[in-house]
Amino acid sequence: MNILIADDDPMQRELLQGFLQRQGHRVLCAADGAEAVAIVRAEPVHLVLLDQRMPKLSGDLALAEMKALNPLIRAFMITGYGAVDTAVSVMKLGADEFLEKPLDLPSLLEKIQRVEVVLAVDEEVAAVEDALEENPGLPLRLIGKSPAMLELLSVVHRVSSSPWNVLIGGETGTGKELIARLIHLLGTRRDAPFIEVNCAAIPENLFESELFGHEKGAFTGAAKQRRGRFELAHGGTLFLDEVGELPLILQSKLLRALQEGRFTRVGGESDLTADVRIITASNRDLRIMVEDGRFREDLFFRLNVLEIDLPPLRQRREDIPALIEHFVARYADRPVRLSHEALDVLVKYAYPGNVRELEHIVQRTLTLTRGGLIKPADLPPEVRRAEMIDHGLLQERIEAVEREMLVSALERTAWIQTRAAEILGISERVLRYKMGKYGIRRREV
Ligand SMILES: Nc1ncnc2c1ncn2[C@@H]1O[C@H](COP(=O)(O)OP(=O)(O)OP(=O)(O)O)[C@@H](O)[C@H]1O
Repeated sequence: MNILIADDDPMQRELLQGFLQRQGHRVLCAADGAEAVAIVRAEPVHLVLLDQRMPKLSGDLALAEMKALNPLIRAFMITGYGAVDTAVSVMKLGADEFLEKPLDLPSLLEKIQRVEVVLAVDEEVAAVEDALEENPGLPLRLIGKSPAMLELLSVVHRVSSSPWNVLIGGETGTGKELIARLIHLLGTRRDAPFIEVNCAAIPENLFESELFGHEKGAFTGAAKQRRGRFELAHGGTLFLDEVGELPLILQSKLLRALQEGRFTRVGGESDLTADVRIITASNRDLRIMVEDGRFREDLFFRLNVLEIDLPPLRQRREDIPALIEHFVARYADRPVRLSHEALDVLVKYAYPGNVRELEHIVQRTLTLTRGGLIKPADLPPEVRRAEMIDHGLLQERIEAVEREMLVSALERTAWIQTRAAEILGISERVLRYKMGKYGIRRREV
C-alpha cells in the first residue's frame, strides 16, 4: 500500500517510515500540509497519516484538500494527547481514525490492516461494477450497497476468476441464480453456455437423460438421440439449482461424472467427456442432509469447493429502498413514487421470500393502484398485517372485539352474569374480571 506520512517532526517521520517500510509498504514523506497535498496531487496515495498540527497548512485543512482531490483516500489523523474534541471534528472532515501521540505502533498496524481489507474489497467491487457497466447487454442488475452485499460482490469477483466448483446457499429468493449467472459472466467461460438445471422440477425418471442425454430408442419415447445438459454446457457452466432435491441414486451418477470427468448417455455405450464448471445452489442446509444420510458427503465436498452464502433480505434492510426503486423502474408504466410511510412499512417487513417477494410486492402494488403515489393502504395485506402486529395494533383490535362480545352477551341475557358467561364459554369469575378490566357497567335506563 502507498502510505504518506505528513509530520513536521523529522524524528517521528523517520520512526514511522522505517516501521512501515519493514511491513512492506511504500512510504512517502512530507514535512508540512502543503507538501502533503502536492504529493497526493502527483502520486497514487492510499493512506495518509497526518499530524494535525503542521506549519503552512494544518492537518485538518490538508485533509479537506486531499479528499477533494481523491475522495477515496483514507486518512488517520494524529493528534496531541487528550485532544478528543478536535478528534470529533476531524472525523467529520473524513478521517477514518484518529491516533494520539505517542503512537502505539501495534494498534497503528492493526488499523492499517483494516484499511487494507477495505481497499481490497473496494477494488473487487469496482471490478465487478466495471464489468457490469462495460457489458450493457448483461441482463443482470445486482442491486445493493449494504456491507453484506459489498462483501458478496468481492467474493463473487474472486470466485469468478477461479476454476473451482461453487456452492451457493441462502434462503429462497435471495438471488442465488442471479449470483450464479454473474459468476459465469464475469469469468473466463463467459462466451460459452450457461446451462441451468432445476433439480426439483425434473421428474426422477427423466433426470439422468436430462443431465447426460440419451441414445435413440434408449427408452419408450426416446425417438431421437438427445444431448444432455452436461454436453450442452461444454466449455461453460452447468448450474444445478436446488441440488438438495437430487435423489441419492442420481447423486452417485453425478459424482462419477465429476470425479472421472466422464459420463454415458442413457442407452449409450461409449464414455463422453465435457469440460464443465459446476455451480450449485440450495436453500436446504446440505450439511444437515449429509449428517442425515440424505446427501452424499463425497458429492458435497466436490460441489462445495467454494461456498457463498447469501444473506436474507431482513439482514440487509439498507438495500430495500434501492431494490424498490429498481423494481418500480422495471415494472411501472407511469411515474410512481412511494410515500415516506409506505417506504417505512416496506423497509420494516420481514420478507420470508426475500428479494423475490419484494419484487412481487412491488409488481402487485403497481398493478392494483392507480395514481402516482403509493400509500401504506395500497400495500398487500400481508405487509400491512405485519405492520399492525409491529405496532401493537393486533392487541388493540383483539381487546376491542373482546369488549364488544362481552357487552353483547350481557345485553342478550339482560345482564345476568351467569348466563352471559355460559354463552361466552368462560367462567363467571373470568367474566367479572374482564368486565372490570374494560370498565363494563350496566347502563342505567
Ligand atoms: N441483489 C439483487 N438485485 C436485483 N435483483 C435481485 C437481487 N437479488 C435477487 N434479485 C431478483 O429476485 C428474484 C429472485 O432471485 P433468484 O431467482 O436469483 O433467487 P434464488 O435464491 O435462486 O431463489 P430460489 O431459491 O427460490 O431458487 C429474481 O427476479 C432476481 O432477479
